[in-house]
Amino acid sequence: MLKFDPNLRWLFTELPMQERYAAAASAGFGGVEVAFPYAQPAAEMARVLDDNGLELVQILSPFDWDAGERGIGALPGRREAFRASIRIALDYSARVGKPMIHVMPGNIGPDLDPVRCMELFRENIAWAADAAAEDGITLILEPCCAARFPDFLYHRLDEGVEVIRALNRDNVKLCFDTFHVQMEEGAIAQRLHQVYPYVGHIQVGNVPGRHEPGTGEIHFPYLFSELEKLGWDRWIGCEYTPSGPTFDTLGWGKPYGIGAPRPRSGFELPHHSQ
Ligand SMILES: O=C(O)[C@@H](O)C(=O)CO
Ligand SMILES: [Mg+2]
Repeated sequence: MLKFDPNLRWLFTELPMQERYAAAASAGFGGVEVAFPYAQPAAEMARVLDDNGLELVQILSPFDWDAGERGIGALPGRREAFRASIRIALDYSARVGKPMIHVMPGNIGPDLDPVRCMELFRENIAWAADAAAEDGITLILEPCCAARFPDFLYHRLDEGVEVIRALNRDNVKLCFDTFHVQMEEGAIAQRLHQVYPYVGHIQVGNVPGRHEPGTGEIHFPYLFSELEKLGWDRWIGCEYTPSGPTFDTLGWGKPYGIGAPRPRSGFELPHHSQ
């Protein structure tokens, strides 16, 4: 059966961060993704995961999102900062069950040469992959659509595949995020088959609105049946903005054991606010 994990930056945001883990577990999820978990000491995170029977599936290597950065992996002059960020991510990952690490390249402003930035990204990822291999950790590359990150180094799957092929490291994989693929390329099922050997993670979000399966133009029952036929047995991240309170929007997950927990006496569903 396909297995799904919510990204806690997107789902269960009605609740304070610390309550989202239990909410995810109560909805039947066995894993979660947390973009930047670093404020929480790794030992404490490991305990929260353990208490809730959850696996941490993916994290990002750190950078200053709030300052507008979208990674630093391809930015000239940031090599030492990049290496430091990878060391932090690897150390954290190793202590919380070795989630995959998504390494983002960054925005390539008009003053930067995109070709040189791509070369630099490859060099940096090669270094990071070798460091990650020592701990048995996988790095994830995710081309993101121009609608979300207009200046991002790469937007299309093939650009990610090219990096992965050039590096030829077993622990560098592609994230196939349905939202980005639909926005940028379309023909999702065909694209999935074409790049499948390189895919290490899948994320789902619909178009338009980046909401849950069942809301938009992507027909997820078909895509999920294709994944089943392919034998996909890794995680599928839920990275969408629920179109209503999170628990009320999990209907799509019923065939996979996901949904709002049945209220028991003495158990109250968390209060949701939009
Ligand atoms: O698709 C996305 O936006 C993410 O997977 C991400 O990690 C960067 O926001
Ligand atoms: Mg994504």
